[in-house]
Amino acid sequence: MTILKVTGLTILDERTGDTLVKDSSFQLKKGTCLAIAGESGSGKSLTCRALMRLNQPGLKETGTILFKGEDISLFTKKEMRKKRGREIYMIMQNGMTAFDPSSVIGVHLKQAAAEHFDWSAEETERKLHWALESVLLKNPGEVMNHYPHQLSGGMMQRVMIALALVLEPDLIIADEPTTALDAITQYEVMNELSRLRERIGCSMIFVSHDLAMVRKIADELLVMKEGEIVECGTVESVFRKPKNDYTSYLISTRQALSDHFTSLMGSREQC
Ligand SMILES: Nc1ncnc2c1ncn2[C@@H]1O[C@H](COP(=O)(O)OP(=O)(O)OP(=O)(O)O)[C@@H](O)[C@H]1O
Repeated sequence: MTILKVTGLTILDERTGDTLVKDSSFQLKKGTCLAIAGESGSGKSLTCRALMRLNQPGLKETGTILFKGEDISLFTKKEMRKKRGREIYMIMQNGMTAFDPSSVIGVHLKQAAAEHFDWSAEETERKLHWALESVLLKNPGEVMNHYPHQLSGGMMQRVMIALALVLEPDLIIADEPTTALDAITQYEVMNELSRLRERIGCSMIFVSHDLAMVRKIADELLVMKEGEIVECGTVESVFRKPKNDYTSYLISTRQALSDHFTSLMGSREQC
């Protein structure tokens, strides 16, 4: 079953007339993970934000986005707000920007739960504690009493993953969720994302520059360059036989980094 079908998505900057995303078509099967890779400015985030209907008004979008068979442009603002979080959930590069800095984490998490469920205060508290512990955040009560800036980047990403465990969305869009983290924390957060997929069986769009991570988590890979999709296929087929020169370049630069790492560390890190 197809959970998401994007046809001819084009995003224009109305002010300058520039085409930022051009005639983009792709789909996502239920329960699978599609990675979107590509250089900075290639249109990955604009594409993700279009799926949430979160692009700024100055950007004109054409094309169709069907989510669970329904055209998202036909939802009212209220309907779309209800879908965000509960059905389509976004994990951003920097978890800090997702939260209002003036409220403690617990307030955000409880508000998000209350938006979608009629749970009692005790039930909400119990579920949030369970979810925070599940992503290896010790002392959930303490975490909930912290302000966003008091938590590290890795902890904030875990909080975002914990909330997804509670909301159980159908589709998670993870837009470079580990870019702002150090290598060890990146690895840990990736593990939590993989576990999240296994637990709630959600579909995922995973945006990353890191092809090693893409290979670890994704089933299909789509490569964007200058607003256009230049390659699309299963991760294994794209790695084995990239059709586009730009994809070959991305894979070879990743391989060069990996070889350099191997020569320095003496270990075998495979891209
Ligand atoms: N609100 C906006 N108004 C005008 N142009 C925009 C807007 N947001 C993004 N752009 C431009 O659209 C292009 C694609 O941006 P986008 O953020 O989607 O890139 P990206 O592939 O996600 O890059 P990165 O990997 O650096 O996050 C860029 O040239 C960017 O400057």
